[in-house]
Amino acid sequence: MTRIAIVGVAGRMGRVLTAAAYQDSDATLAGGTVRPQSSLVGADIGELAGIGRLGVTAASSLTDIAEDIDVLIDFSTPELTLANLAFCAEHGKRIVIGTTGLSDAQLVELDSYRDRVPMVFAPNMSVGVNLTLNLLQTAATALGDEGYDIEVVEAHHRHKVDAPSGTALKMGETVAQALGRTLKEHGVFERVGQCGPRRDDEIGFATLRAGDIVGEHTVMFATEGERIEITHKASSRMTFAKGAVRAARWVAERPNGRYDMQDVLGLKAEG
Ligand SMILES: NC(=O)C1=CN([C@@H]2O[C@H](COP(=O)(O)OP(=O)(O)OC[C@H]3O[C@@H](n4cnc5c(N)ncnc54)[C@H](OP(=O)(O)O)[C@@H]3O)[C@@H](O)[C@H]2O)C=CC1
Ligand SMILES: O=C(O)C1=N[C@H](C(=O)O)C[C@H](O)C1
Repeated sequence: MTRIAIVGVAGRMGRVLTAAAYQDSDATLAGGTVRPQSSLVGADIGELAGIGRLGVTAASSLTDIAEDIDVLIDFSTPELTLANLAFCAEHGKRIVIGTTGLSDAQLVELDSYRDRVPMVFAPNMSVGVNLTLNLLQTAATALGDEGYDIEVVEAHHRHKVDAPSGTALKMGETVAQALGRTLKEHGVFERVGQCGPRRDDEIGFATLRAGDIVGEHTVMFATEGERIEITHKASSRMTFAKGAVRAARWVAERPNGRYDMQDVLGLKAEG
Protein backbone atom coordinates (compact mmCIF):
# COMPACT_ATOMS: atom_id res chain seq x y z
CA MET A 1 0.00 0.00 0.00
CA THR A 2 1.40 3.39 -0.98
CA ARG A 3 1.37 5.75 2.02
CA ILE A 4 0.38 9.19 0.75
CA ALA A 5 0.75 12.63 2.35
CA ILE A 6 -1.13 15.64 1.01
CA VAL A 7 0.60 19.03 1.11
CA GLY A 8 -1.70 21.96 1.97
CA VAL A 9 -4.75 19.93 3.05
CA ALA A 10 -6.84 23.08 3.54
CA GLY A 11 -6.36 24.27 -0.06
CA ARG A 12 -8.91 23.94 -2.88
CA MET A 13 -7.04 20.94 -4.32
CA GLY A 14 -5.76 19.77 -0.91
CA ARG A 15 -9.27 19.01 0.30
CA VAL A 16 -10.24 17.08 -2.82
CA LEU A 17 -6.91 15.23 -2.86
CA THR A 18 -7.56 14.14 0.73
CA ALA A 19 -10.90 12.64 -0.30
CA ALA A 20 -9.43 10.97 -3.41
CA ALA A 21 -6.52 9.40 -1.49
CA TYR A 22 -8.88 8.16 1.24
CA GLN A 23 -11.26 6.63 -1.33
CA ASP A 24 -8.49 4.79 -3.23
CA SER A 25 -8.42 1.20 -1.99
CA ASP A 26 -4.78 0.73 -3.11
CA ALA A 27 -3.45 3.71 -1.16
CA THR A 28 -3.30 4.77 2.47
CA LEU A 29 -3.92 8.38 3.41
CA ALA A 30 -1.06 8.68 5.91
CA GLY A 31 -0.81 12.43 6.59
CA GLY A 32 -1.20 16.01 5.50
CA THR A 33 0.26 19.42 6.19
CA VAL A 34 -0.81 23.02 6.67
CA ARG A 35 1.31 26.12 7.24
CA PRO A 36 3.20 26.03 10.59
CA GLN A 37 1.37 29.22 11.70
CA SER A 38 -2.07 27.92 10.71
CA SER A 39 -4.87 27.59 13.24
CA LEU A 40 -5.65 24.28 11.49
CA VAL A 41 -2.53 22.47 12.78
CA GLY A 42 -3.90 19.40 14.60
CA ALA A 43 -7.28 19.49 12.84
CA ASP A 44 -8.62 16.21 11.45
CA ILE A 45 -7.87 16.21 7.71
CA GLY A 46 -11.05 14.26 6.92
CA GLU A 47 -13.10 16.95 8.62
CA LEU A 48 -11.23 19.63 6.63
CA ALA A 49 -12.10 17.74 3.44
CA GLY A 50 -15.75 17.43 4.45
CA ILE A 51 -15.69 13.61 4.50
CA GLY A 52 -15.85 13.12 8.27
CA ARG A 53 -13.32 12.27 10.96
CA LEU A 54 -10.44 10.03 9.77
CA GLY A 55 -8.17 10.16 12.82
CA VAL A 56 -5.36 11.74 10.76
CA THR A 57 -4.37 15.22 11.87
CA ALA A 58 -2.85 18.13 9.93
CA ALA A 59 0.88 18.41 10.67
CA SER A 60 2.81 21.68 10.64
CA SER A 61 5.83 20.11 8.93
CA LEU A 62 6.68 17.12 6.75
CA THR A 63 9.55 16.29 9.08
CA ASP A 64 7.00 15.45 11.79
CA ILE A 65 5.39 12.75 9.59
CA ALA A 66 8.44 11.61 7.58
CA GLU A 67 8.41 8.10 9.10
CA ASP A 68 4.78 7.51 8.09
CA ILE A 69 4.83 8.45 4.39
CA ASP A 70 6.16 7.23 1.00
CA VAL A 71 4.83 9.76 -1.55
CA LEU A 72 3.87 13.45 -1.26
CA ILE A 73 1.14 14.93 -3.41
CA ASP A 74 1.88 18.63 -3.75
CA PHE A 75 -0.50 21.14 -5.33
CA SER A 76 0.67 24.33 -3.65
CA THR A 77 3.05 27.14 -4.64
CA PRO A 78 6.34 27.08 -6.59
CA GLU A 79 8.34 28.04 -3.49
CA LEU A 80 6.81 25.35 -1.27
CA THR A 81 7.11 22.71 -3.98
CA LEU A 82 10.86 23.37 -4.34
CA ALA A 83 11.27 23.15 -0.57
CA ASN A 84 9.36 19.86 -0.59
CA LEU A 85 11.63 18.46 -3.33
CA ALA A 86 14.60 19.18 -1.06
CA PHE A 87 12.78 17.31 1.71
CA CYS A 88 12.20 14.32 -0.62
CA ALA A 89 15.87 14.23 -1.66
CA GLU A 90 16.98 14.33 1.97
CA HIS A 91 14.50 11.76 3.29
CA GLY A 92 14.25 9.34 0.31
CA LYS A 93 10.60 10.18 -0.52
CA ARG A 94 8.76 10.43 -3.82
CA ILE A 95 6.54 13.27 -5.05
CA VAL A 96 3.66 14.07 -7.39
CA ILE A 97 3.70 17.77 -8.29
CA GLY A 98 0.63 19.55 -9.70
CA THR A 99 1.80 23.07 -8.87
CA THR A 100 1.85 25.50 -11.83
CA GLY A 101 3.27 28.97 -12.40
CA LEU A 102 6.95 28.10 -11.89
CA SER A 103 9.41 30.62 -13.40
CA ASP A 104 12.13 29.46 -15.80
CA ALA A 105 14.66 29.52 -12.94
CA GLN A 106 12.30 27.52 -10.70
CA LEU A 107 11.81 24.94 -13.47
CA VAL A 108 15.59 24.54 -13.74
CA GLU A 109 15.79 24.03 -9.97
CA LEU A 110 12.97 21.48 -10.06
CA ASP A 111 14.70 19.60 -12.87
CA SER A 112 17.92 19.42 -10.85
CA TYR A 113 16.21 16.88 -8.57
CA ARG A 114 15.54 14.38 -11.36
CA ASP A 115 18.58 12.24 -10.40
CA ARG A 116 17.72 12.22 -6.70
CA VAL A 117 13.93 11.96 -6.47
CA PRO A 118 11.28 9.95 -8.35
CA MET A 119 8.79 12.67 -9.34
CA VAL A 120 5.73 13.10 -11.51
CA PHE A 121 5.33 16.74 -12.58
CA ALA A 122 2.37 17.72 -14.74
CA PRO A 123 0.25 20.87 -15.02
CA ASN A 124 -2.87 18.77 -15.43
CA MET A 125 -3.51 15.31 -14.00
CA SER A 126 -6.79 14.58 -15.78
CA VAL A 127 -6.98 11.71 -18.26
CA GLY A 128 -8.96 13.93 -20.66
CA VAL A 129 -6.37 16.71 -20.88
CA ASN A 130 -3.55 14.25 -21.38
CA LEU A 131 -5.42 12.56 -24.22
CA THR A 132 -6.16 16.03 -25.63
CA LEU A 133 -2.40 16.69 -25.81
CA ASN A 134 -2.11 13.74 -28.22
CA LEU A 135 -5.03 15.07 -30.30
CA LEU A 136 -3.33 18.47 -30.46
CA GLN A 137 -0.10 16.95 -31.68
CA THR A 138 -1.98 15.18 -34.47
CA ALA A 139 -3.93 18.31 -35.41
CA ALA A 140 -0.87 20.57 -35.40
CA THR A 141 1.13 18.16 -37.52
CA ALA A 142 -1.69 17.94 -40.07
CA LEU A 143 -2.76 21.60 -40.13
CA GLY A 144 0.11 23.77 -38.92
CA ASP A 145 1.77 24.36 -42.25
CA GLU A 146 -1.53 24.73 -44.12
CA GLY A 147 -2.19 28.33 -43.13
CA TYR A 148 -4.16 27.74 -39.94
CA ASP A 149 -3.83 30.32 -37.15
CA ILE A 150 -3.35 28.73 -33.72
CA GLU A 151 -4.79 30.31 -30.56
CA VAL A 152 -5.08 28.90 -27.02
CA VAL A 153 -7.92 30.15 -24.81
CA GLU A 154 -8.29 29.20 -21.14
CA ALA A 155 -10.77 30.04 -18.37
CA HIS A 156 -10.44 29.47 -14.61
CA HIS A 157 -11.93 30.56 -11.28
CA ARG A 158 -11.33 34.04 -9.91
CA HIS A 159 -8.80 32.84 -7.26
CA LYS A 160 -6.22 31.45 -9.66
CA VAL A 161 -2.92 33.32 -9.28
CA ASP A 162 -0.92 32.28 -12.38
CA ALA A 163 -1.61 32.96 -16.08
CA PRO A 164 -1.73 31.51 -18.60
CA SER A 165 -2.55 28.24 -16.87
CA GLY A 166 0.07 25.52 -16.79
CA THR A 167 -2.20 23.44 -19.00
CA ALA A 168 -2.55 26.20 -21.60
CA LEU A 169 1.24 26.53 -21.74
CA LYS A 170 1.62 22.76 -22.08
CA MET A 171 -0.95 22.72 -24.91
CA GLY A 172 0.87 25.59 -26.62
CA GLU A 173 4.25 23.84 -26.19
CA THR A 174 2.82 20.61 -27.61
CA VAL A 175 1.58 22.41 -30.72
CA ALA A 176 4.78 24.45 -31.04
CA GLN A 177 6.96 21.35 -30.77
CA ALA A 178 4.97 19.53 -33.44
CA LEU A 179 5.62 22.49 -35.77
CA GLY A 180 9.28 23.05 -34.92
CA ARG A 181 8.42 26.34 -33.20
CA THR A 182 9.03 27.52 -29.61
CA LEU A 183 6.81 29.54 -27.30
CA LYS A 184 9.78 31.78 -26.47
CA GLU A 185 9.87 32.90 -30.11
CA HIS A 186 6.29 32.37 -31.31
CA GLY A 187 4.12 32.73 -28.19
CA VAL A 188 2.04 35.93 -27.99
CA PHE A 189 0.69 36.51 -24.50
CA GLU A 190 -0.72 40.03 -24.79
CA ARG A 191 -2.48 42.07 -27.47
CA VAL A 192 -3.44 45.60 -26.62
CA GLY A 193 -3.71 48.89 -28.49
CA GLN A 194 -2.28 49.20 -32.04
CA CYS A 195 -0.66 45.77 -31.95
CA GLY A 196 -0.93 45.18 -35.71
CA PRO A 197 -2.20 42.11 -37.54
CA ARG A 198 -1.24 38.66 -36.32
CA ARG A 199 1.84 36.96 -37.79
CA ASP A 200 1.20 33.65 -39.58
CA ASP A 201 3.39 31.66 -37.21
CA GLU A 202 2.38 33.09 -33.84
CA ILE A 203 0.68 31.00 -31.18
CA GLY A 204 -1.64 33.30 -29.24
CA PHE A 205 -2.86 32.93 -25.65
CA ALA A 206 -5.96 34.43 -24.03
CA THR A 207 -6.90 34.14 -20.36
CA LEU A 208 -10.30 34.46 -18.64
CA ARG A 209 -10.75 34.57 -14.84
CA ALA A 210 -14.29 34.42 -13.48
CA GLY A 211 -16.40 32.93 -10.70
CA ASP A 212 -15.97 29.25 -9.94
CA ILE A 213 -14.83 27.88 -13.33
CA VAL A 214 -12.85 24.71 -12.55
CA GLY A 215 -10.78 24.76 -15.75
CA GLU A 216 -11.52 25.07 -19.48
CA HIS A 217 -9.07 25.00 -22.38
CA THR A 218 -9.61 25.42 -26.12
CA VAL A 219 -7.02 25.30 -28.89
CA MET A 220 -8.29 26.85 -32.09
CA PHE A 221 -6.93 26.14 -35.58
CA ALA A 222 -8.54 28.77 -37.82
CA THR A 223 -8.23 29.60 -41.50
CA GLU A 224 -10.31 31.28 -44.21
CA GLY A 225 -13.59 29.38 -44.36
CA GLU A 226 -13.31 27.06 -41.36
CA ARG A 227 -11.97 26.53 -37.88
CA ILE A 228 -11.36 23.52 -35.68
CA GLU A 229 -11.61 23.85 -31.91
CA ILE A 230 -10.30 21.18 -29.56
CA THR A 231 -11.77 21.79 -26.11
CA HIS A 232 -11.45 20.19 -22.69
CA LYS A 233 -13.74 21.25 -19.82
CA ALA A 234 -13.21 20.10 -16.24
CA SER A 235 -16.36 20.31 -14.12
CA SER A 236 -14.92 18.82 -10.89
CA ARG A 237 -11.48 19.00 -9.23
CA MET A 238 -11.89 15.30 -8.50
CA THR A 239 -10.69 14.54 -12.03
CA PHE A 240 -7.29 16.10 -11.18
CA ALA A 241 -7.20 14.50 -7.73
CA LYS A 242 -7.89 10.96 -8.95
CA GLY A 243 -5.14 11.37 -11.54
CA ALA A 244 -2.72 12.55 -8.85
CA VAL A 245 -3.44 9.55 -6.60
CA ARG A 246 -2.96 7.24 -9.58
CA ALA A 247 0.37 8.98 -10.25
CA ALA A 248 1.39 8.52 -6.59
CA ARG A 249 0.79 4.76 -6.78
CA TRP A 250 2.69 4.66 -10.10
CA VAL A 251 5.72 6.67 -8.95
CA ALA A 252 6.00 4.58 -5.77
CA GLU A 253 7.41 1.82 -8.01
CA ARG A 254 9.75 3.95 -10.13
CA PRO A 255 13.47 4.83 -9.89
CA ASN A 256 14.71 8.43 -9.60
CA GLY A 257 13.57 10.49 -12.58
CA ARG A 258 11.23 13.20 -13.80
CA TYR A 259 8.05 11.76 -15.25
CA ASP A 260 4.80 13.32 -16.43
CA MET A 261 1.19 12.24 -16.60
CA GLN A 262 1.61 10.86 -20.10
CA ASP A 263 4.15 8.41 -18.64
CA VAL A 264 1.69 7.45 -15.90
CA LEU A 265 -1.16 6.92 -18.35
CA GLY A 266 0.94 5.20 -21.05
CA LEU A 267 0.01 7.92 -23.56
CA LYS A 268 3.50 8.94 -24.59
CA ALA A 269 4.12 8.61 -28.33
CA GLU A 270 6.80 6.01 -29.24
CA GLY A 271 10.28 7.21 -30.25
N1 LIG B 1 -1.84 19.70 -12.05
C1 LIG B 1 -3.17 19.77 -11.91
O1 LIG B 1 -3.91 18.87 -12.34
C2 LIG B 1 -3.75 20.94 -11.18
C3 LIG B 1 -2.92 21.91 -10.69
N2 LIG B 1 -3.41 22.92 -9.90
C4 LIG B 1 -2.41 23.82 -9.33
O2 LIG B 1 -2.29 23.52 -7.94
C5 LIG B 1 -1.88 24.69 -7.24
C6 LIG B 1 -2.79 24.92 -6.03
O3 LIG B 1 -4.09 25.26 -6.50
P1 LIG B 1 -5.28 25.49 -5.45
O4 LIG B 1 -5.49 24.27 -4.63
O5 LIG B 1 -6.40 26.04 -6.24
O6 LIG B 1 -4.65 26.66 -4.55
P2 LIG B 1 -4.87 26.96 -3.00
O7 LIG B 1 -4.29 28.31 -2.76
O8 LIG B 1 -6.28 26.69 -2.61
O9 LIG B 1 -3.97 25.85 -2.27
C7 LIG B 1 -2.59 25.98 -2.00
C8 LIG B 1 -2.35 25.39 -0.63
O10 LIG B 1 -0.93 25.46 -0.34
C9 LIG B 1 -0.79 25.95 0.98
N3 LIG B 1 0.49 26.62 1.20
C10 LIG B 1 0.99 27.66 0.49
N4 LIG B 1 2.21 28.01 1.00
C11 LIG B 1 2.43 27.19 2.04
C12 LIG B 1 3.51 27.03 2.97
N5 LIG B 1 4.60 27.80 2.90
N6 LIG B 1 3.40 26.06 3.92
C13 LIG B 1 2.30 25.26 3.97
N7 LIG B 1 1.26 25.34 3.12
C14 LIG B 1 1.32 26.29 2.17
C15 LIG B 1 -1.90 26.94 1.12
O11 LIG B 1 -2.12 27.23 2.47
P3 LIG B 1 -2.83 28.65 2.89
O12 LIG B 1 -4.26 28.47 2.49
O13 LIG B 1 -2.59 28.72 4.35
O14 LIG B 1 -2.13 29.71 2.09
C16 LIG B 1 -3.06 26.19 0.46
O15 LIG B 1 -3.64 25.29 1.36
C17 LIG B 1 -1.87 25.81 -8.27
O16 LIG B 1 -0.55 25.99 -8.76
C18 LIG B 1 -2.78 25.28 -9.38
O17 LIG B 1 -2.51 25.83 -10.63
C19 LIG B 1 -4.73 23.00 -9.59
C20 LIG B 1 -5.61 22.08 -10.07
C21 LIG B 1 -5.19 20.98 -10.93
O1 LIG C 1 -5.50 26.53 -10.68
C1 LIG C 1 -6.33 25.69 -11.11
O2 LIG C 1 -7.47 25.59 -10.63
C2 LIG C 1 -5.91 24.78 -12.18
N1 LIG C 1 -4.67 24.83 -12.56
C3 LIG C 1 -4.04 23.98 -13.51
C4 LIG C 1 -3.36 24.79 -14.58
O3 LIG C 1 -2.80 25.86 -14.29
O4 LIG C 1 -3.33 24.34 -15.73
C5 LIG C 1 -4.92 22.86 -14.01
C6 LIG C 1 -6.39 23.08 -13.95
O5 LIG C 1 -6.83 23.64 -15.15
C7 LIG C 1 -6.88 23.82 -12.73
